[in-house]
Amino acid sequence: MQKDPRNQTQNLLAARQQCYPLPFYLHLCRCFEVFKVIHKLVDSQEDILMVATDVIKEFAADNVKYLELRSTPRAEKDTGLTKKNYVEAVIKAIQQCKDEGVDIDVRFLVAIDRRNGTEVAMETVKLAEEFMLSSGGLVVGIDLSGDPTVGRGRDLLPALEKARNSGLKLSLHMSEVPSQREESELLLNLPPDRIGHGTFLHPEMGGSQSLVDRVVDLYITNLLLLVDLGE
Ligand SMILES: CNc1ncnc2c1ncn2[C@@H]1O[C@H](COP(=O)(O)O)[C@@H](O)[C@H]1O
Repeated sequence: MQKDPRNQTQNLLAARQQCYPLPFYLHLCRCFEVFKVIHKLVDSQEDILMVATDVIKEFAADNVKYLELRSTPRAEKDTGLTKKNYVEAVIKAIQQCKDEGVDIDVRFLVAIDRRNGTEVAMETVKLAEEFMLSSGGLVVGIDLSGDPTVGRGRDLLPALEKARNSGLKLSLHMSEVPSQREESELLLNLPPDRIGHGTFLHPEMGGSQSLVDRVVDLYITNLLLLVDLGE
């Protein structure tokens, strides 16, 4: 009988959920509270390996052929998890799935949580650079994420620029809440290779036509390049 790839993670969460009940429906601001709960539930290198493996197999079961996983390296004193172990666990999950013949091509974006500021962002980029070189091409970029109402994109620019200069791709969550026009301008200047959400870039949502035009410019140009290359 085929094992449901979701079972391991679901069983673990069900067992530990007795201490941390999870609500079903979440507003944006509440989902960041839930992420904190999930971080308490999933806090060892074994947990990260298990969850990453289940996620990969779940996408493969849905017939996805190319997947970019994003996740924020965390250290947990109680279990001895380090940020380096964390990245290693995700890479191990990708490699093991490949070795088992799971039919999906997976890459990893090491995530910066914007709430942690400039210094941590820089450390994360250094970690990603190290793994970009040692993971045989599995680590391909940086993701900028985290509660959009906390921290300033401006403070993270040096880390993001460093990442881009060393060849890491940039996937940036931006304009997820209103009134971030200036930050969105700065981030679009980098420019990002992918945009996460971007809900409030549109003028009707408090953004501006020039922001929308720049996004269209970025991605239509990419698309034309792809077409030119016959991809
Ligand atoms: C809803 N829109 C969103 N906007 C921004 N960041 C988000 C997000 N959804 C998730 N995250 C980011 O992903 C983390 C959880 O996964 P990892 O611990 O990294 O694997 C959250 O803590 C947040 O930083």
